[in-house]
Amino acid sequence: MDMFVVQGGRPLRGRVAVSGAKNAALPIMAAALATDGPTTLHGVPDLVDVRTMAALLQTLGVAVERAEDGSLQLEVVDKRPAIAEYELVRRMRASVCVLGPLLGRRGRAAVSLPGGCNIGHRPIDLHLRGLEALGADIRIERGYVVARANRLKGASLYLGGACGSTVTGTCNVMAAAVFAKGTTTIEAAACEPEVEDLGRYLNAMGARISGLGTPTLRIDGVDRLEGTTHTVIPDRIEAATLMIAAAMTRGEVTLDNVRLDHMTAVVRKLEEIGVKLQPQPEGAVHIDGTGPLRPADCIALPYPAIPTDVQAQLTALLTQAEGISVVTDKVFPDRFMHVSEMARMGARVRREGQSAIIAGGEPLSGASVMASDLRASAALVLAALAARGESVVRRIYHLDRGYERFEERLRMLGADIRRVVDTPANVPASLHPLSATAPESEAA
Ligand SMILES: CC(=O)N[C@H]1[C@@H](OP(=O)(O)OP(=O)(O)OC[C@H]2O[C@@H](n3ccc(=O)[nH]c3=O)[C@H](O)[C@@H]2O)O[C@H](CO)[C@@H](O)[C@@H]1O
Ligand SMILES: C=C(OP(=O)(O)O)C(=O)O
Repeated sequence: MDMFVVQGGRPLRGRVAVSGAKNAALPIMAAALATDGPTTLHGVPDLVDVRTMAALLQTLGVAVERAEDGSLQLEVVDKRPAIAEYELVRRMRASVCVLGPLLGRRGRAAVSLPGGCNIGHRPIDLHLRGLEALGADIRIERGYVVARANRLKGASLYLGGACGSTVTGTCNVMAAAVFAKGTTTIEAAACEPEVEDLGRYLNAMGARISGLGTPTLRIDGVDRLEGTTHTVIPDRIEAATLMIAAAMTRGEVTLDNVRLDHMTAVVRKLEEIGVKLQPQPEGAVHIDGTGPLRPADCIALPYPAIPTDVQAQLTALLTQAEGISVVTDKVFPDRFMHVSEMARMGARVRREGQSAIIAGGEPLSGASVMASDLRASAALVLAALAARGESVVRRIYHLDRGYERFEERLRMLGADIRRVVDTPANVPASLHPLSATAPESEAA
């Protein structure tokens, strides 16, 4: 297992490009199951979840190849397999996105109940209810969703749940409904840009979906979809993570390939906190994090509000803003595993219900911390970059699921971060409590 060793306290400076969005690329890759024609995808990041999706699609009869120009080529070569095995599906949530396209195109699917980040209760009842409304027969057998339908039928359905709509659920139902006979209307559809991007890809293949990006989708069913070429949108979560990294280290960074219009709530919140963002030509943005940071209250809600996937990073940032901040997560109210790890670095933060209460302004000090999920890992790396002294961030396999060459790109910005094997010998001597170079001794 790998870990990061980080020497904190260096302001990030320079320019890097944001990758294509993981959470758009994965359902789009899955939807390549819905056509017999070839799909070419540009902007698919090279990260563990994408490799897992490629491996899963291969078991489902799709040839997947990374071309020399970096594009991903997908083509169905065998339409018979319809079983998405536990071994691959358990590794990430987005695997469940094969269910809708398989059912719509092949009329049957057996998909293991999905895994994904351990960030709270993650049922798929809304996905299943939506597919049932289209006429699918659905059973849970030995941990698998077993779905069958001769021909799906258009219907009016409602995808709202207790915490808003469902992102992957909307992807699943939309990708199945493109083949349903007649018209489907989805109310309370997720409006996230990643869902819209999937819809654009399906429409480019010949689907007839309108209302993308709004809570009401209308889908007129078609008999077949053609192959197409599509460019995945930039990753708004990675962009936000890098913006916060610049601010936490009091640095100045320019990011390329940013869709600021996909991240208005995050941008406004960062400005309220004191980070200066200046749009530049051709999708670039300059981030100036050298000014004073102010406390703020943040609430993670479905799009267009602050995304839950940026909640942990904002929590890290606000530990550096003098005063009291409250960060609330209404999408995944239990997504606070990073809080106790940040406290190990000296952050004055505690969890209260669905919120983290932060008494910010204390400098963080290097420590050994453990990542619990994807965005918590990113937040801990950001905290380590800002801390005095060295830190070790363990279990970074979580981070590798969703960030492409994260430490290399941080190094391009001047960060001192190394990937090493997690062995006692690789833990810096300064992290031993009695070490002469431990931060407290330095201060003394
Ligand atoms: C691969 C991917 O795109 N993952 C994202 C997707 O996850 P995912 O699609 O799993 O998240 P959902 O939008 O489905 O979940 C939102 C809320 O709805 C609840 N719910 C969901 C489905 C369901 O059938 N029943 C139900 O009650 C969930 O428990 C949660 O409280 O959206 C989340 C919310 O923006 C992000 O954090 C994830 O990064
Ligand atoms: C939670 C995430 O991913 P997943 O839904 O795959 O667990 C994420 O991307 O932050």
